[in-house]
Amino acid sequence: MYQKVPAFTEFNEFASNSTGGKILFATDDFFAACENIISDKDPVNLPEEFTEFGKWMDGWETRRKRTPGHDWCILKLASKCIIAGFLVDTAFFTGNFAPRYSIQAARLTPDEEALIPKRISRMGTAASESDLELMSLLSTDKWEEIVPITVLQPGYENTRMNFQKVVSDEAWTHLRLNIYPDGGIARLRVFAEVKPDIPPSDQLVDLASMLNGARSIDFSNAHFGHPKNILKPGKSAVMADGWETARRLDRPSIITKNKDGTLKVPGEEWAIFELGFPGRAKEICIDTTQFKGNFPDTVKIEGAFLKNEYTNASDIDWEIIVKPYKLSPNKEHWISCHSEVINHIRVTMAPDGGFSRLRLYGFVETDLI
Ligand SMILES: NC(=O)NC(NC(N)=O)C(=O)[O-]
Repeated sequence: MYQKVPAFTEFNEFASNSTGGKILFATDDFFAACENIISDKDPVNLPEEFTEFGKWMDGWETRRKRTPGHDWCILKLASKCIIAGFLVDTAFFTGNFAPRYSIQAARLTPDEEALIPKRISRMGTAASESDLELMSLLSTDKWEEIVPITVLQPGYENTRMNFQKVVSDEAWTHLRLNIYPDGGIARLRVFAEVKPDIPPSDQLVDLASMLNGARSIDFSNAHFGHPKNILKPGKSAVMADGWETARRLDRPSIITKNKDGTLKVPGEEWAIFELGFPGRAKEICIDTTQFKGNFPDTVKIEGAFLKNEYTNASDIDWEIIVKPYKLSPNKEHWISCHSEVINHIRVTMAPDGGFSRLRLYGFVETDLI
C-alpha cells in the first residue's frame, strides 16, 4: 500500500541529478555515498549485495557514530528557488535509517561556495578534521532552519515516504541536510518554484525550461512518466525521464493510415504547461530520445496568453503554433515557428506514447512581466 502524495510534489524537483543538483560536502560516506540521495532512479533493494564496508545500500549511509556530533551534507540546488516541500525517502533503510533530520537553507555566493572543501566521494571515507574546520568558515548566520529536527519513519513500503511541507517565500541556493546522529536515507527530493532573473528581450530563451520557471499544470495521462520531465535541462538518460502515457485502450484492432500518412486512430493525450516567461515562440524541439517503440505518431503544439490563472483547457482560445508533426524514434525534431505573445502551451500527442524533452525558444516579452 502506498502513502498519499501531497500536492506540493506537483512542483518541479530541484535536487536530483537530471535537473542539475549537486552534493558538495558530506561528513561521512562510509557505507554508501551521499550522491545516491540525488539519483534520478527510484531506490532499489539488493538483499544479497555486500561491499568491503558492509551491506550495499541505495542511499547515503554513514557509520555508527562513536564520537560527539551528528552527520550532515551540503547540497547545491539546480537553481535558486522557493521551496514548497521535501520528500525524505528512507526506502529499504530499516534497522539503519537516520532517526531524525533537519534542513537548513542558505543563499551562497560563488565565493562562499568556494569555501566548501573539494569533496572526495568514496565509500569507506569520512571528511577530515581540517575539512570540517574549513567548513566552519561558512558563517552559521547564513543558514536558516527551514525544517526543524523531525522524526523519520523507517524504509518499509508504507512508511518510507517522509513528506515535509515548507511555507516560506524566500529563495535559496544551497541546503544543509542534518541527520541525527547518523544512519541512512535513500533519496532527498526538493519540490520548488524557481525565481529566475529576467533575460534581455533580444536574447533567445527556452521559455519551456523548468530552470526558467516553466511548469506542468494539467494533463490527460501520465501513466509511465510525468509531463514535467520534458521541461528538465539536458538530455534524458532513461525512458522514465520523459512524459509517457499508457497505450490508449480505444485504439482499433487493426491500425490503418490516412492518405497524408497520419494514422487513422482516434484519440490523443495532452498536457498543458505554463511558460517561464511570456514571449513569442521562434523554434521548438520535440526530442524523442529514449522513445523507440513508443514515440507518438504526431505532436501538435498550441499556445495562448492567459491573463488569469489557468482553470480549464477547453475555455481557452488556443492558437496553433505547430500543426500535427510526424515524429521519428530517438531523435531531436527542431521546428521553426512563429507565435503571438503566449504564456501557456498545450502539447497534444496522437494517439499516445512518450517523448523525453521539449524546448521552446523565443523572445521574452519583458513589458508583460
Ligand atoms: N546490516 C547493516 O545494514 N548494517 C550496517 N549498515 C550497513 N550498510 O552495513 C549498520 O549501520 O547497521
